[in-house]
Amino acid sequence: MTRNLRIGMGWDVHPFALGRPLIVGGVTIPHERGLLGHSDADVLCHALCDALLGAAALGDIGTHFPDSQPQYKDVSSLVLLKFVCRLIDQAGFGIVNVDMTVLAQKPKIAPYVTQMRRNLADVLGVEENAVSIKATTTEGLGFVGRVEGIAACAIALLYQTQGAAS
Ligand SMILES: Nc1ccn([C@@H]2O[C@H](COP(=O)(O)O)[C@@H](O)[C@H]2O)c(=O)n1
Ligand SMILES: C[C@@]1(CO)OP(=O)(O)OP(=O)(O)OC[C@H]1O
Repeated sequence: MTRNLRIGMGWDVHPFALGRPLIVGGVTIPHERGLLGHSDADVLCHALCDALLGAAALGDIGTHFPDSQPQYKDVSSLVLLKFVCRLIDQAGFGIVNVDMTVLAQKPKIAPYVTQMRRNLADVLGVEENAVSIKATTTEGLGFVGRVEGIAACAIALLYQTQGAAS
């Protein structure tokens, strides 16, 4: 069977701030600071949203969820991700797999990866083995290395479902 495949990438950064929970991949990680944003600032979910939207050529997260809209204030990014999944489904695409990297000097992400993959697979409606999450420091270099924030990048592979518009 030949599948019409589409690839997309996403990238996001949020700064650390006091008095905020640290939420990454839908997991609240105990830490002295969280990430600042209009939403819950889940940097991993945002990168994934953009990868999915990019693969379907449907714009980006800010187009669909403007930070000028009070309805997205502190919203769970899992909710935004669910909405993005509906958009790509309506556009005639299904998910083959997604792969992500969290760039964080601190905290350690590895202990939370299993739960993150579970959360994201659940929202995407795919098996956990179609969701890969990795983490790296930047060896002390740059804004990540100075622990000023966390970055994430994601890549998504989509297939065109039967009867989808070109
Ligand atoms: N925030 C992070 C960063 C890294 N890890 C894990 O440590 C491994 C080594 O990271 P380096 O940046 O030193 O290469 C990495 O492969 C991850 O498994 C992590 O859990 N959280
Ligand atoms: C998600 C949105 C909307 O609440 O706000 P932020 O949490 O600031 O995140 P960003 O990565 O800047 O993406 C788009 C925004 O419109």
